[in-house]
Parts: sequence; structure tokens; C-alpha cells
Amino acid sequence: MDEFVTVVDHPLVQHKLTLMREKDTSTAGFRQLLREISLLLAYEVTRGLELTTKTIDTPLCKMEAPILEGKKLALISILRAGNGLLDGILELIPAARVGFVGLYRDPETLQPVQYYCKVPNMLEDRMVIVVDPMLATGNSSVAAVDLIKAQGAKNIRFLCLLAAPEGIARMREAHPDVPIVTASIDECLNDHGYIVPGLGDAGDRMFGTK
Ligand SMILES: O=P(O)(O)OC[C@H]1O[C@H](OP(=O)(O)OP(=O)(O)O)[C@H](O)[C@@H]1O
Ligand SMILES: O=c1cc[nH]c(=O)[nH]1
Ligand SMILES: [Mg+2]
Repeated sequence: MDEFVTVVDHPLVQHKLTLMREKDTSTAGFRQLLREISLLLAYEVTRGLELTTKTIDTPLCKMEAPILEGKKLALISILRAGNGLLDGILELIPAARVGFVGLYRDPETLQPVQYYCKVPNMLEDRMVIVVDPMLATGNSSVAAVDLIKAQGAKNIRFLCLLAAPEGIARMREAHPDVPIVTASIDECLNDHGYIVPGLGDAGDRMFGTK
């Protein structure tokens, strides 16, 4: 492990992740667990937010109290599975600006196909957190970060639930300036580009599709 990748090894995260991996966990259970785990991951990925102080009056006296500095952060969800992480993080950071990059992975080529992009303004002045539960080949995350860098973003992090070593290597090569926060680095990808042991297709499990 190094500064590029942070694995959140908190026991609650690891416990919830195990429940999510189990194939018999229901759609409702999967969604609820993802919401809970995203709060814990959000805590870690926002650790570097800058603080300033303001003068406030407590019931007893004045004090210089810490508050977040700068523009509201931006969350960019890679559709559709990214929305499962987004919902939980927004509970913790309700004032965040939100953008969407629509990508799906062609099952034959494993290349991302873009179908949507709408992101907040002034990305260059914000911390930007790109969220997608799965970092497999890294093709989708590299493409999403390419897009938001083209829109001006400079201070970017990538938040996922599971990462394959192959995807981490691809991100490190393409975007060495984008740190990754994940709950697990799994073993490998299978012949269809799925993370092993993984949890299956995150979008399908979250939305009950096949
Ligand atoms: O690292 P990669 O190899 O690019 O794979 C990861 C991507 O695959 C999944 O999305 P999917 O294409 O299944 O679309 P969905 O979110 O609409 O289900 C996942 O949510 C990532 O976006
Ligand atoms: O294992 C994987 C790989 C890509 N996308 C998923 O949803 N799961
Ligand atoms: Mg996707």
C-alpha cells in the first residue's frame, strides 16, 4: 500500500462488505448496506478537506471555530452504479454539488461507452470526488476522470468499494494525481472483466436487473 491507494479497513466497513458480497443478499439489503458503507467511506475520502476558522458566539463566550474552507465539493457519480455510493455520501454532505457521467462497459471490448455528462461549474476550484463502487479494468474510471479534467477539475479523488489490481495499475498510469479510496483490493479479474472474488455486477445487484 502507498499514498495512491487507501484501503479503509474499519471493522464496520469490512463486515458490511462481506454481507454485500454474499450472493443471497437481497436487492433491498444490498442497497441498504451500500448506503451505510458509503457514509463510512465518505468520512475517509474527505479527510483532506481544508479548514479555516470563523468567530462564533457559544452560550459562554466567543471562539474561533473551524469550518470548511473554499467552494462546496463536487461529487461525480459514474452512472448507474455510482448512484448507490452517491446517495449515502449526500446524507453526510448535503450541500455538495453533484455531477453525472453516464458510462456503460461494452461486454465484448470492456471499453466504456459514454451516454451522458453533466457536471457542476467551477470544478477547478472544488475538491472533486468521483464515485463508482467497482474499479475493474479501470477503463470506466480513467474515461470519467479524463472527462472531468477536460472540464477543469484539478483536485480529484476516486472512491470505490472494490478495486482490482489491474484497475489500480491502469489508474496509476493514466491519473497518478488521483488518489483512490477503496474498501478492498481484490485478487484479480476473470475472463469477462469481473472482479474476483468481487460481488458480481454492482448495478444489477443494486437495481434488481440482470
Ligand atoms: O473498471 P471497468 O472495467 O470499466 O468496470 C467498472 C464499471 O463497470 C460497472 O458499470 P457497468 O458498465 O456495469 O454499468 P452500470 O453501472 O450501468 O451497471 C461499474 O459500475 C463501473 O462503472
Ligand atoms: O466485477 C465487476 C466488474 C465491473 N462491474 C461490476 O459491476 N462488477
Ligand atoms: Mg458503470
